[in-house]
Amino acid sequence: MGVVIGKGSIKKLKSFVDELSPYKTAIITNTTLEKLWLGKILEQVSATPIVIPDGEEFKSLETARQIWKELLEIGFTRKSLIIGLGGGVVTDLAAFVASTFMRGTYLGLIPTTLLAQVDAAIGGKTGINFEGKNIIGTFYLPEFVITDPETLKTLPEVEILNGLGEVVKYGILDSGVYRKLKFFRGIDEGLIGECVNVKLRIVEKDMRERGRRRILNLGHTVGHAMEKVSGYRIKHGFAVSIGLMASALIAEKINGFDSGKVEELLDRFNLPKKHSFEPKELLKVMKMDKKAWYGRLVFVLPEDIGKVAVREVDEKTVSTVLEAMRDDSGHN
Ligand SMILES: NC(=O)c1ccc[n+]([C@@H]2O[C@H](COP(=O)([O-])OP(=O)(O)OC[C@H]3O[C@@H](n4cnc5c(N)ncnc54)[C@H](O)[C@@H]3O)[C@@H](O)[C@H]2O)c1
Ligand SMILES: O=C(O)C(=O)C[C@@H](O)[C@H](O)[C@H](O)COP(=O)(O)O
Ligand SMILES: [Zn+2]
Repeated sequence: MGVVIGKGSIKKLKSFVDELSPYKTAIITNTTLEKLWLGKILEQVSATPIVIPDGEEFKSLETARQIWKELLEIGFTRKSLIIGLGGGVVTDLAAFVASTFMRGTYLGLIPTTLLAQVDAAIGGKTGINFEGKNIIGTFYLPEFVITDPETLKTLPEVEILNGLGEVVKYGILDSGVYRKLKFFRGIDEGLIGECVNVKLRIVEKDMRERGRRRILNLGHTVGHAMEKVSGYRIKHGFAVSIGLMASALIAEKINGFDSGKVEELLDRFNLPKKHSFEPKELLKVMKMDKKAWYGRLVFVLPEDIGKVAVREVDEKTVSTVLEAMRDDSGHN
């Protein structure tokens, strides 16, 4: 998987496509990106745009089905190329479609949110939501990922914040990113590249998540449950941010971790730490989590900055922490 990160790198698309020389090319994107960035792509390559509605609720089997049908109609083959242009919703879905259509077409990704640039477009996890978050999916690597920080210029501020939820996750997993965040001077290629490298180093050794890769799920046991319970109204990065706080507080009870280190990072970026969900409902959904062992709750817990462990946690500890984090004053 070739990942290029750099200002103006979107202009390199033509050379990647020429090298693959696909029979046909389709660009999966959404209605927002269609207006903002699709033109830049179509200037370089001849391709069929497939435009889906904007929103997490469209990361679904129904959308995948419609795209599979459209690909058949345009005579797509497995020697054809799907390009996913957008945030994590588009890249997860486009990658899922590419991995399943005729058992796999070529795939290229152009992530356009901070969250997709540091995380979703990297590492080969594809997926759709089905009854729960990312319940159906595959592992499938793209031929190329083009990350152009220029695309973030059109991204609303709230989506930058949303992406910072996953960036803070890397800050807990890796002391290099932690230091960078302590002296944060803005989003740049350096910070994006550092997060990508942390992820690639983990994925390279455990692409199919048999072991170590599970640590990339830090903050997601609670985060994914909140997304599902909210009907996907809470953004992924914000759900992860609250989930990071939950993991830190659980860790404090279990191994004496100083949760203030996580709280301080979240406060620095004004990321959410509280929630207004019913803990019982969250617990029910958490048992469907992919990390769960036979219905028992499993968390990635920090032990220190740069050191985490995957542990089973008893229901009472989780519900006490979730109750303490509750704030029904309106946000979420
Ligand atoms: N596969 C993985 O490893 C992985 C990792 C992390 C997250 N994810 C998934 O990613 C998804 C969240 O991704 P997201 O936060 O990017 O959400 P998103 O894809 O919904 O994008 C957020 C919003 O930003 C808009 N947008 C995107 N790029 C833009 C741009 N350049 N200018 C203006 N608007 C733009 C989108 O249209 C959307 O409204 C979730 O489904 C999550 O599960 C996957
Ligand atoms: O790449 C991974 O591995 C991750 O866990 C990254 C997460 O940020 C991402 O949200 C991922 O999609 C979660 O995967 P899931 O298998 O728990 O659904
Ligand atoms: Zn995530």
